[in-house]
Amino acid sequence: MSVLSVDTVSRWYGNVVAVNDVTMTIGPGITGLLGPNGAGKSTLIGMLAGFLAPSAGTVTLDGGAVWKNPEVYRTIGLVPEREAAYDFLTGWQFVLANAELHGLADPGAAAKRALATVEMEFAQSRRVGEYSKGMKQRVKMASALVHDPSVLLLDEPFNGMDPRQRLHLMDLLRQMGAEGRTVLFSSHILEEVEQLAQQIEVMVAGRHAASGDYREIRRLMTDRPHQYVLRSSDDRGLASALIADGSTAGVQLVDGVLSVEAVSFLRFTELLPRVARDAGIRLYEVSPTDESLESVFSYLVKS
Ligand SMILES: Nc1ncnc2c1ncn2[C@@H]1O[C@H](COP(=O)(O)OP(=O)(O)OP(=O)(O)O)[C@@H](O)[C@H]1O
Repeated sequence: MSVLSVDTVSRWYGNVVAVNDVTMTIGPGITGLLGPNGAGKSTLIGMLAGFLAPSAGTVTLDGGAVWKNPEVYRTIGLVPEREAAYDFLTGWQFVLANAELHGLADPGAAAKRALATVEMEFAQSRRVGEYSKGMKQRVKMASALVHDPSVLLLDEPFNGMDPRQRLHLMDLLRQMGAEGRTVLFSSHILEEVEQLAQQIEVMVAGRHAASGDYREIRRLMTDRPHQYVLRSSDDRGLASALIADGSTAGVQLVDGVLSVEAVSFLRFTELLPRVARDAGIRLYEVSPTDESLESVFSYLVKS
């Protein structure tokens, strides 16, 4: 059982604060690290893996520092986001080289086992440069698993995978989690994280914005104020009826466009048809104006 602890960790590059005062604990099972592009996920993963030094704070694995501590590399496997750079090697050579770097007693047997785990034996004699994106992802996974680590860190592992490869990787990660390994993967897609992770950590603009299981994170994301533009048979009448009801905040009719800020998504979806019906008004259009992932995430940061 391995536990990673991130304690008041920050990391900056010159003036850019990539990770800002983050504290979290990552235990056995699958954790999803969710956040939009540029949120600091890769930087955090680099520090968890011992590849990047925190500018402030500490990352520890079962109490031992991760940075400048080669002992912990025996326990951690990292699947980085960038594509494998050793295109001239075959899949077999690439995975074997990693087994040798780890100083394993039988590197050949370890490489064989790791390639079998990701079902890549069929392509192991081909050069990595000739692989599809999904195959590159799998061979990187084999190389991260070659020393049978109890911690597996994966940076955007589903990028570029087709649906079948995606399901296969999900099964593999589930199996690793069920074996009691500590698995953390990053993604900017909520649905992907929901399907797989028992625990979700959300990062936005370098900060740790939320933490919980998928139900909690879903609730935080749907239960925030939503902005809508409405079109109806009587916008003015609808605006008055909504204001009179008092369950919405910020009803505005500007230049003939009716916009409403709903405090609770669920309440608003029940309220609007009722208010319109009672006032004898037909609804033509209800469009959310702020559904981008960034706006959802920035709401989480503010709350
Ligand atoms: N080596 C670097 N030098 C300068 N700035 C960097 C460096 N690496 C990352 N950054 C900056 O730090 C911030 C966080 O980047 P990071 O790659 O960790 O985010 P991310 O959540 O993984 O995003 P993505 O999914 O796009 O990779 C960004 O503003 C990025 O431009």
